[in-house]
Amino acid sequence: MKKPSIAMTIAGSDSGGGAGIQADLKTFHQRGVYGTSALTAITAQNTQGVHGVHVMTPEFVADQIRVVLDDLPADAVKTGMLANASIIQAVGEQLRKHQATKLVIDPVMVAKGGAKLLQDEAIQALLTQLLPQAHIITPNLPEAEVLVGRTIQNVADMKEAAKYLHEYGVAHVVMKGGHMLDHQLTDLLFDGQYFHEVEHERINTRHTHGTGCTFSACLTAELAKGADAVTAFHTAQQFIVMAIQTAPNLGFGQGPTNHWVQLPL
Ligand SMILES: Nc1ncnc2c1ncn2[C@@H]1O[C@H](COP(=O)(O)OP(=O)(O)OP(=O)(O)O)[C@@H](O)[C@H]1O
Ligand SMILES: Cc1ncc(COP(=O)(O)O)c(N)n1
Repeated sequence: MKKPSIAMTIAGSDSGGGAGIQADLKTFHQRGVYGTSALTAITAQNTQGVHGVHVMTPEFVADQIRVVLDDLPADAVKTGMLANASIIQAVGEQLRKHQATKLVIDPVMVAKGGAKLLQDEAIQALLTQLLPQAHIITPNLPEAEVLVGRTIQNVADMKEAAKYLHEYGVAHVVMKGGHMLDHQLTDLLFDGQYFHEVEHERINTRHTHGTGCTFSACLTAELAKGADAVTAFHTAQQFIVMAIQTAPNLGFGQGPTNHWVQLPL
């Protein structure tokens, strides 16, 4: 067998399997890369919500990253739920030590059901400790509003917010429009010079649990295989739309998307 590319996820466990580490590993596998992981927290979660959270110590998060990267160097790394500032600091230190490149930050803050997955005091740590070394950050609109401290109501606001986040040193900003109120959704990528926009129709469904995790995992998998950021963005965008369209209709709440989407590798 030809050696596969390796993608690593540093995130929380979603016991329901639709978001978090589980969504990331399923998506990595489906996109043909070998997935590794470091857990930041365990949630007791299903499609109806988060019923409990058990956060790892920063030392143990650092241990997982260290032993994995010492043995299985990642071609790309993504972060999801990071829980608190001490974990962010530990993650930043380990990734710098291992000179991890192609880092994708999905700044997960709140679950769709409303549960908090990142402490408020940790926002500054995310901006100053992870953004300068990141290749791509992928906020949804509420996350972008918190990160820039302004409301975002339209595509012009999204572009301003993307420029603001780019100033922190991240190479590309992907702003996801899943939370727009319109019938038409816009996702965009800013590379410091140009904006790349994708407009698509909102799919009317309750099965959107883990859309952000699945999208950023696909993006990370494509980077691991050597795609440039713009190509990876377009593939991830196509992947998530197909995953929502063909969701397996599981659970009594907001169900997972279809991680078995077939797209050329
Ligand atoms: N109802 C929908 N119809 C079509 N595309 C959608 C829909 N909801 C989300 N998307 C797409 O899914 C991707 C993820 O966007 P979204 O804004 O939902 O992320 P998110 O809020 O971080 O997800 P989550 O918090 O559930 O992990 C984007 O490409 C967005 O356009
Ligand atoms: C462990 C973990 N990570 C991320 C999410 C965000 O996903 P969503 O916003 O769809 O609930 C989640 N619910 N759980």
